[in-house]
Amino acid sequence: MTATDPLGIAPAERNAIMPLTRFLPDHPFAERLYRAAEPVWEEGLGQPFLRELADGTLSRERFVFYMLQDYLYLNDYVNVHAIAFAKCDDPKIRQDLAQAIAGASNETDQVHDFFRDRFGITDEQMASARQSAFARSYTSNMIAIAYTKPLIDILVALLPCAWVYADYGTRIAASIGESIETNPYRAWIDMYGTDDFWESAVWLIDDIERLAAGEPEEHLQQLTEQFVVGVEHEYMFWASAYEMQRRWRPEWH
Ligand SMILES: Cc1ncc(CN)c(N)n1
Repeated sequence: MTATDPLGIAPAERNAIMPLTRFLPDHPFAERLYRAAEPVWEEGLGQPFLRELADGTLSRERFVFYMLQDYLYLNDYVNVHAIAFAKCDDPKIRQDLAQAIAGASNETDQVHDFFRDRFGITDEQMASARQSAFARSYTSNMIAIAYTKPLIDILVALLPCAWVYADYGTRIAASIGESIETNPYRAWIDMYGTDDFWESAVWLIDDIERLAAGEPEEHLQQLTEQFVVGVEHEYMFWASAYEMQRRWRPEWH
C-alpha cells in the first residue's frame, strides 16, 4: 500500500476507510483484484481532476465535459447490467442487478439533473454529446464482455465503476471535512462519499467472491487483468475529461 495518501488523509483515518479494511474482511479475491490495480487506483485519486474537484477549484468547463460523458456512460452501464440480468439465474444476483439499475437512475437524478440545472446544460448539449474515444473504449469493452462472457466476467467488468467511485467519494469526503459546505461539487461528493453508495460496491464484491470460489486459477488471472483494465479506464475517464480530450490525439478535434 502506498505510504502517502494522494489527498493527504492521516494514516489513522485512512486505515479505517481504505477499500480493503472497510466492510471487506475475508474477501481474498477482492483483495487480489485491488492489489493488482493498486498503483493505478492510488495514482488515480491524486490526479488533477479529482484534486480540484475535492478543493472546489475544478473549472466548470471541465466538469461539464465530464458530466456529458458520464451521462452517455451511464446509459451503457445500465445496458451492461441488463445483459447480465438476462444471463443470470441466481435470484440474489438478479435482485442485486435490478437494484443497481435503479441506483444508476438515482445517480442521474441526484448528480446529473442537479448539475444540469446548476450549470445550465441544455437538452441540445445532452442530445448532441459525442462519446470520447476514452469513454467509448471503456464502455465498448464492458459491452463486449457482457455479450460474450459469463456472468462473473460481467460483474468484474462492472466492479471498478462501483468500487472506485465509492472509495474515491469516501476519501474525498474525508479529506475535505467542513469545506464541503462551500464546495460547488458537493452534490457529487454527497452522492459517492456515502455508506449507501459504498453498499453498491459491497454487493458486487460479495457476489464476485462467491462466484470466484469455484473458478480455475487461469480464469481468475484473466479476471484480475480485466479488472486492472477497468481501473485504467476509470483513470482515463477523468484524465481525458480534465484535458477535455475527445479524440485519441488532442490535435484531432
Ligand atoms: C465513468 C463512471 N464510472 C463509474 C460511475 C459510478 N457509477 C460513474 N458515474 N461514471
